[in-house]
Amino acid sequence: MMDGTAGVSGRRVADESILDDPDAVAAHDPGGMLRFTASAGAQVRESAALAAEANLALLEDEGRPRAVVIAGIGTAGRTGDVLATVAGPRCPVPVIPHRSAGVPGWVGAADVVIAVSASGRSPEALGAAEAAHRRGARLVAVGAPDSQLQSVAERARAPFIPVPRRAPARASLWALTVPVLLAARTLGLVKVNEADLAETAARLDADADRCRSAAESFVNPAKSLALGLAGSIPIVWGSSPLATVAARRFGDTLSANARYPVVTGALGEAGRGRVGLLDGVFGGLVESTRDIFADPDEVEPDPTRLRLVLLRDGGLNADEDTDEPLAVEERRADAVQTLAERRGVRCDVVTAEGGSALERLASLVAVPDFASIYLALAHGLDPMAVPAVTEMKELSNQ
Ligand SMILES: O=P(O)(O)OC[C@H]1O[C@@H](O)[C@@H](O)[C@@H](O)[C@@H]1O
Repeated sequence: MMDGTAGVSGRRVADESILDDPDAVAAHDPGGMLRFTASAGAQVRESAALAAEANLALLEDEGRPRAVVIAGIGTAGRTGDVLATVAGPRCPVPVIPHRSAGVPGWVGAADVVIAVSASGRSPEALGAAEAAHRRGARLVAVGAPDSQLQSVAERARAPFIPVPRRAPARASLWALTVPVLLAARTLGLVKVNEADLAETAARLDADADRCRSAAESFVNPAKSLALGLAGSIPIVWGSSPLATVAARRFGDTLSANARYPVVTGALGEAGRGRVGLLDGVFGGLVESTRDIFADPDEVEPDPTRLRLVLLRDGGLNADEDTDEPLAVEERRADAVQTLAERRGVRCDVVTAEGGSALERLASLVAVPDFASIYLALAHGLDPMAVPAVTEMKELSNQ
């Protein structure tokens, strides 16, 4: 272990042995991020039940909205991206994730605002809920019971789905996402049915089992993904809009849990720009940066390299669900794997499985979620406590 500035401590070089030592894992994860992450399937089931108890039928009365705005920040904001991608390009109304306080200027009585906040007190979600009420838009709120957000929803006589707050927001993605999807289903925007929810929950359970801390690195896909990424700069690209949501999610968890810098995005977009990273000093130029006149006895530290994680979505019903034909996405994913190989950049591939969009998304999120935690643990970092986020809040008075 080493101490950095301002009391930050950890190991600069990842220590693989921590991951296969249950006592060391428990010691580095005192808050239980692994346990919370393993509850993803249970979160789906519990949130579906909570949404069923809420009076979502209130939303139906005025029929199909002009637009739906999902307001929230951080993980709560990601739920809007999930809804947009599960609704797909054929969704009859615009689905707009909104991450700043308030709502866009055009929002009015014809629209629906879904305000999401795990704590029930982010200024972004609260501001949006209040603005929606003022402007006469239909409102749904999702967040901690007995929170400020619940009060705003009650004042607006809007449905509120109380999501118990047991873990940090980023370990509650599924608990927050399911109510958003079910509110959108009530509005006729997505076709998520009970079987989709049950299969998604079952897949999250199965992946949590494969990624459990008692499963050793050589059989544990999350531990091996984490160890592959250790010491690298990860680039995470998604082959489809759905896979891109999962890629951005991996960016959230790699940054927050493991504190790794990471580049994320859509492969289609990256192919026209960021793929150039593979040519750079962390990519194809890695070896050439070695000084040929250097003393051969002096051991140079291993250079930092890029490591590509490709999230591939060979969607079963891709022709209906995505913007581009599956064949184009597949060709592009094959191409970037070839390119990475040519530049000497290692590439991990996670391939989506499952019948529904939601289950496919779950299959691309689960293993990376665990990998971000194992990467933190291998560096001796507590994946739960993020001093910089806390200090940032204090410094900016939020
Ligand atoms: O979901 P709420 O509570 O509004 O928090 C929104 C975001 O706040 C930030 O400070 C972080 O803690 C994020 O992990 C979280 O997603």
